[in-house]
Amino acid sequence: MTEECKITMNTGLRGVTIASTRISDVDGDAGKLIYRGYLVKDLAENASFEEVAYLLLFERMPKAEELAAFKKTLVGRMPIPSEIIDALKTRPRDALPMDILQAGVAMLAHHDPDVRVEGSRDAAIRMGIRLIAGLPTLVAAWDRLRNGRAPVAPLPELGHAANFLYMMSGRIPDEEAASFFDACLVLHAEHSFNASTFAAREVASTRAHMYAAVGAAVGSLSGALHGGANTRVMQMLKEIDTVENIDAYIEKQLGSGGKIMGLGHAVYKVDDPRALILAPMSRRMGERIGEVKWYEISRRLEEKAKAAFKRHKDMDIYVNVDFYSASLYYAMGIAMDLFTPIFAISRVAGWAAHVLEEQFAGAAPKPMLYRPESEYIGDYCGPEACAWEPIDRR
Ligand SMILES: CC(=O)SCCNC(=O)CCNC(=O)[C@H](O)C(C)(C)COP(=O)(O)OP(=O)(O)OC[C@H]1O[C@@H](n2cnc3c(N)ncnc32)[C@H](O)[C@@H]1OP(=O)(O)O
Ligand SMILES: O=C([O-])CC(=O)C(=O)O
Repeated sequence: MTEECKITMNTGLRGVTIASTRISDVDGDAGKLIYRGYLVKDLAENASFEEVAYLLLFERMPKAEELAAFKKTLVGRMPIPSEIIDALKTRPRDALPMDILQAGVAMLAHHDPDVRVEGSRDAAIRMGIRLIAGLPTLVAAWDRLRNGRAPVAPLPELGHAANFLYMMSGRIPDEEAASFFDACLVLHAEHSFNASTFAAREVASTRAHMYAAVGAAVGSLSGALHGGANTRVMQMLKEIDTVENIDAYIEKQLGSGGKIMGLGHAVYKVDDPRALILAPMSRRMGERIGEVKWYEISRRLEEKAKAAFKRHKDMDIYVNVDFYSASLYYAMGIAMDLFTPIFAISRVAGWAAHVLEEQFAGAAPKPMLYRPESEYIGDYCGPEACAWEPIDRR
């Protein structure tokens, strides 16, 4: 290998601005997140997930009658075709829920005539709405089926968040649990050009349909460094198990080049504003079930890990959205491997908004197919190409 053939770059596209967007802004230095001009903190305190999904899709806050109609549409689209339920019944019970979800997204496309309508914003919006409505049903149905229980149909009188909890557990959640879960959905709905949204936009840039883009995004979100971190945070808390084990865990991870899940972020250089909202919710949920242990371990781990990073690496580290959502969902009685699918049932609203922007409202003169360059560093990267060798002479 010649000198020129060494890997010289692996940028992860950090700090590269690749498109304009009107959907959201992440100010990593100030710890500020806005969706279409609104602070996420205000939205989490005041808006329902349906209101935020409307804002993301239709680019403005709904009026009362628009919101009522949108909620009715969403709940009306929640039931998924019985053929998909039948297909889920044939899947191995230990299949990863994110894989089930990705397959489920593709199956929803099989039943949607809009996939054949090219170049229509209205058709894309209808597909987005079907996905926002259908994903919670897929996740809840899968959880019940793998546990040998029949899926539960949504109730028209419940909101989106409450309906998901109901379809999963078969019990109508109390007001506080429903409102906490609603706030979680609001907090996870959108985050500019994160990995999964970028995946969705890249697929959308080829003019593939909404389901193709969202399927790719689900795959991207599943990874441990992205949405998959929330499940791993809970696994880590379980491994730590008691406050007394925290120091040893941190030393083990940092000493071996391992990660402490739920810490660090590609953009935030301060605590993630969403984590600051999720932490007290985690404590409150823990108190409600008489098990604050997981919140307490998280809090002490945050404190101690921040100090250890300073000591070991002379750097500051911060909590991200996945750090406290883990103990919160756990206190809500949600299975650990559903944490990432729950992220997806919220983020699908952001993905859909980005697909719409990519295909129909590109800030560039016209939407451009994503096609970055790479630097070829293969073994024969010199001026001469390899001489062809027939197979029997290699
Ligand atoms: C919804 C979301 O996607 S939020 C992110 C969820 N992911 C996680 O929580 C996984 C744990 N965190 C991480 O792996 C990283 O912080 C990422 C991938 C999220 C961001 O990564 P980067 O932008 O590459 O991190 P950054 O450049 O700030 O890392 C600097 C150093 O800190 C280290 N570091 C960053 N986060 C962590 C962590 N959680 N645990 C241990 N070390 C870490 C990196 O390994 C790197 O060390 P090095 O310079 O010795 O190689
Ligand atoms: O923005 C990112 O890189 C990851 C993130 O926090 C998110 O997707 O919510």
